[in-house]
Amino acid sequence: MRLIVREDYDEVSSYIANYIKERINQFKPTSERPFVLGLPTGSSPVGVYKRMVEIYKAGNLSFKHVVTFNMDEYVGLPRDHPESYHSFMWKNLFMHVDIKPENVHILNGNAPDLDEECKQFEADIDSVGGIELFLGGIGPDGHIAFNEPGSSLTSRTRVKTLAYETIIANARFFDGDISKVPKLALTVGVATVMDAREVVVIITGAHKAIALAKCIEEGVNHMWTVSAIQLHPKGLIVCDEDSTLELHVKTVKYFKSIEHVHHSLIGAENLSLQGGVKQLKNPTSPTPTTRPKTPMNGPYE
Ligand SMILES: N[C@@H]1[C@@H](O)[C@H](O)[C@@H](COP(=O)(O)O)O[C@@H]1O
Repeated sequence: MRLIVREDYDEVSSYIANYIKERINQFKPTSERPFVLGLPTGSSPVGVYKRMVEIYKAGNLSFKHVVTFNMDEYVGLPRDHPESYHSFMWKNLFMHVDIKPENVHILNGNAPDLDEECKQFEADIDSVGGIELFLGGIGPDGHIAFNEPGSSLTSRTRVKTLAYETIIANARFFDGDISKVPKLALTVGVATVMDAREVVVIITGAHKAIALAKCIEEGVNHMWTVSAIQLHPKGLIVCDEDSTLELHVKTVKYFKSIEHVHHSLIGAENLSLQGGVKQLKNPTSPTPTTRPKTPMNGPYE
């Protein structure tokens, strides 16, 4: 697993948007072989989506052959409610880019048979060959998608009761009124996310510092479901300085030094992807003196 630390929310957003752009462009998607992208909602990805729209408008990214699957949706909230995840995704990303509406998959929280809806969602993911890159955010209690503490790490798409903490956290989107927040949601499972060939998680803000520490410095644990990323062969967490408050200084230095060494390996030509790492004064690992002859794209775990 890699941890990339950036100064603040804006730098984290730019890093991830560039990262996804590079991944899609390297993949060279076609209609027969589309790039399958898993996406989150919440305040964490808003900056990423804004930046992706800018990259699209500058002509450096197309969504023509991108198929998306969203992580979750509230149950019982009308699809056109301003706080439905359906509305969120169209408002923040889809309506601004060239994605084909038929390539967008968002769970229907008003389906007559919710279990069937979840089963079909998993089948739809399978039918396009699985997810290439799943982008996720987390709640302050370390949940990924709506996989609240105690969710099975082998869980799949299903109906989920929301934790009281999540209902309180999400009341900010419903005039601060807890009674307006739906209490049920449809969500992909931890295993659905971890089945993706690559998982990228955004973590920003001091209120998520404990979750980040639990995720990185402690074991895989169903009480902090994002910690399942430790078992993923290609996991990446991009966080801001504030969210590292509960990490050991040694942990942060270690991951920064890995990034520093990685940069010296890939060379300056690939630095656009990295969003400009700051030179470390005292990297804890030695910088290699020779550069490999073969160009390296990385990232390497
Ligand atoms: N289901 C969503 C999660 O997918 C999201 O990661 C989380 C964090 O939201 P925010 O990014 O606003 O902190 O909120 C909700 O619980």
